[in-house]
Amino acid sequence: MAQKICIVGTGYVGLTTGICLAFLGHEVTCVDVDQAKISALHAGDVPIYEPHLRELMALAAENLSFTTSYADGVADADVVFIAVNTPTAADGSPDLRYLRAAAQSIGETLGDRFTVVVNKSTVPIGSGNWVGAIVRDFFEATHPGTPGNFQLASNPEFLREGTAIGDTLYADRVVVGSDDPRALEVLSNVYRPILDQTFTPPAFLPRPENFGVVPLVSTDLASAELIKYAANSFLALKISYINEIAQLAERVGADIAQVALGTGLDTRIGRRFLGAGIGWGGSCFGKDTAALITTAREYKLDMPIVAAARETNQRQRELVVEKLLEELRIIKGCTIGILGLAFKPDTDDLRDAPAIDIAQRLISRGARVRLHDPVAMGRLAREFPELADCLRDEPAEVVTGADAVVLATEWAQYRQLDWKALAPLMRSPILLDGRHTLDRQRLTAAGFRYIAVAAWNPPR
Ligand SMILES: NC(=O)c1ccc[n+]([C@@H]2O[C@H](COP(=O)([O-])OP(=O)(O)OC[C@H]3O[C@@H](n4cnc5c(N)ncnc54)[C@H](O)[C@@H]3O)[C@@H](O)[C@H]2O)c1
Ligand SMILES: O=c1ccn([C@@H]2O[C@H](COP(=O)(O)OP(=O)(O)O[C@H]3O[C@H](CO)[C@@H](O)[C@H](O)[C@H]3O)[C@@H](O)[C@H]2O)c(=O)[nH]1
Repeated sequence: MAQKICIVGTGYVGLTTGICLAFLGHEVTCVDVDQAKISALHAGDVPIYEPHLRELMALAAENLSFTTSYADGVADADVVFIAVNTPTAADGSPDLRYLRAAAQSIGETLGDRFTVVVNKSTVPIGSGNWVGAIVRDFFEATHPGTPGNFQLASNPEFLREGTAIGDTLYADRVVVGSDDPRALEVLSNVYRPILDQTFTPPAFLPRPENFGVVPLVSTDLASAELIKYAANSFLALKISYINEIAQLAERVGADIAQVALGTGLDTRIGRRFLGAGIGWGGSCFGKDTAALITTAREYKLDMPIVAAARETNQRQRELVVEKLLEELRIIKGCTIGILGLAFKPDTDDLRDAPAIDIAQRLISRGARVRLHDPVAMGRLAREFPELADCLRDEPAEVVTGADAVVLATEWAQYRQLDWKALAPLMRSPILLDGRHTLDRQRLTAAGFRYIAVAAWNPPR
């Protein structure tokens, strides 16, 4: 049954969720404090780069509205999803100021009907209670003598940027947590079309073959909150694990791709997230592993495995500089090109992007850096103005005259470049593949000295 839904925060998560739920037939109002974003959405523009999101928004248009007014979205909603940003504060804990502001505004604007207020943002364990208390305080302050008719729930989000719609419609699982059975019931109804796969898939994103129903994990608040951190930390440490093994593979002359394949084919381990290279970036793994460690500390627990995964990940970035030093001997004054700036392909998100970190490390050692990305250059110029002069419109401009090129993000278009034509343009044709994405033989035949990060490379 269609429900009235309000989504607070129209970023990567909120916008995708809002559009997908509207596509499934719910009546969705998306609220954001950023007037520019809401104006863009009114004009039919999607302010982030996420494949197919604009097309799905057009399909869902009749069920979808955008506003900066909480009252318009919250007052008669069955469910209010909070999807605001929860970045890392200086001490590693999540900065909850946006969550607090959202909870206050929701408390001030809730109506009389029963509403489930849902933390979809990734929030520390206990945030359900904390948000509930803020909503209640602000509801009571604005509605003296009236008890609030709402319950808190947690519904952690597992979508990946770049595949956000598929991850939502064809999810591995849906997790909902609440200490109130009615709230759990409402949420399972919201997700019913996904759980039972009763919707007609959009033409551009067909249902994967043999895709069955989606499991629902319906649990208590604290468990749902911990599931999110446990899942992200596990994925992060899986990548760091293979990167650690890759270091040994490099020393003993083993092929890390084969090692990952032979290891991952064990169904207990799984092949995914065993891609060695310059390691993970993005808005989630770094932030969520840090948050798990700070939460554990509050309970006098260490998380040595998670902490080690973070250290290994940092080391992968420095490895790029070390490899370049090995090849070039002197980096000062050299021109280094970096292809791919977003933290992964098919997104424009630059949060904790390894490419930016590597560029900054190289600049601090006196290198000149040139940068290219198929979609993230506009965002880079806005968010990192100090690097704007390094941007080049075409990969060929990055390569021409360079002493080495680093492939930092495995955009499909880089695989398709005419590498044979590019090699002669370089001062020295050294290609450092940070994602093990190009074919060594092909690149060598094209005239490159091909080196993969976190892999054994034949000597010169
Ligand atoms: N990005 C991902 O892939 C992903 C996946 C799963 C979970 N998460 C979690 O989801 C949450 C949101 O992440 P995101 O990447 O979508 O963030 P984002 O920065 O892209 O979007 C957050 C949005 O919230 C808005 N906002 C901030 N304060 C507000 C307020 N008081 N009222 C209304 N709107 C407000 C901002 O203007 C922004 O548009 C975070 O907790 C994140 O950890 C993110
Ligand atoms: O084998 C791999 C897989 C990924 N990565 C890197 O890991 C980072 C994260 O990739 P991915 O997980 O695909 O993207 P995110 O959008 O950050 O998604 C993660 O973080 C989200 C936010 O919490 C969760 O919702 C998702 O489930 C979780 O996968 C990227 O830099 C990738 O290049 C590797 O280095 N090797």
